[in-house]
Amino acid sequence: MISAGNLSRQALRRLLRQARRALTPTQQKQAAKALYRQLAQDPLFRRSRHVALYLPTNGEIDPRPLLREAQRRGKRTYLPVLNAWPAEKMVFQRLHPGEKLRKNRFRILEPRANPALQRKVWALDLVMLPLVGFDEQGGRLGMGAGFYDRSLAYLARRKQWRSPTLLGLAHECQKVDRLELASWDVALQATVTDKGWYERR
Ligand SMILES: Nc1nc2c(c(=O)[nH]1)N(C=O)[C@@H](CNc1ccc(C(=O)N[C@@H](CCC(=O)O)C(=O)O)cc1)CN2
Ligand SMILES: Nc1ncnc2c1ncn2[C@@H]1O[C@H](COP(=O)(O)OP(=O)(O)OP(=O)(O)O)[C@@H](O)[C@H]1O
Repeated sequence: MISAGNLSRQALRRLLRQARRALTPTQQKQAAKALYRQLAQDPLFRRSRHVALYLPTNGEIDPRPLLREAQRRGKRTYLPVLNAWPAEKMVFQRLHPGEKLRKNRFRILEPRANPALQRKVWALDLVMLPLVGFDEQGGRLGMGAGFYDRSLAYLARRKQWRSPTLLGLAHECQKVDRLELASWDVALQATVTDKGWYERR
């Protein structure tokens, strides 16, 4: 496991992104399958009707088998969509099976923005987040742009509130002994990897 030690957030991010990108296509496929097996029959996934996922980039663990399964079970699925303006805003938009996607400014596929299909974060049941690094205390290190933190900021003020459940998805190699949480960081209930669950105690 990587020790955060006295690495800066930026140095840690670089190290973890390298580890993630070093995985071969075969390892990526196996990890995606293993992640699917960790989650598909879990009550948390089974009972969630409105589920947000992401399309993988840069070696992130691939949740597309889960996305297909969610759609097969008739769940409503959502993807993060970046606003044209203000540029730092991210929303969650309904994705229909087979819908055509286009690349955003980070070359990540997303649906064309349509406010009528967007859903407020608090009205989602389960948000599965991509991440660069995680720890066992619900800590999450993202790409460093703060999109998820900003869209989930309201949760920090409502710690006891039920929804949505925030679940990090990661490769086992993204685990860090301890992440320093910034004041704006929103804690995850758990992170699931290809190897297992890490629940916040
Ligand atoms: N799969 C996935 N989708 C996501 C996120 C994510 O982390 N993963 N995001 C979570 O926030 C948002 C996008 N955030 C991002 C923030 C920074 C960079 C970034 O710096 N990317 C490249 C440069 C790529 C380019 O310009 O072509 C880089 O890392 O150098 C990418 C995405 C919304 N969608
Ligand atoms: N709730 C917030 N309000 C305003 N700015 C915020 C908020 N959350 C994060 N930010 C800004 O976003 C920047 C990036 O934050 P951080 O490094 O924690 O991102 P991250 O969690 O790694 O990335 P992401 O959430 O995009 O996956 C911070 O420097 C901060 O200024």
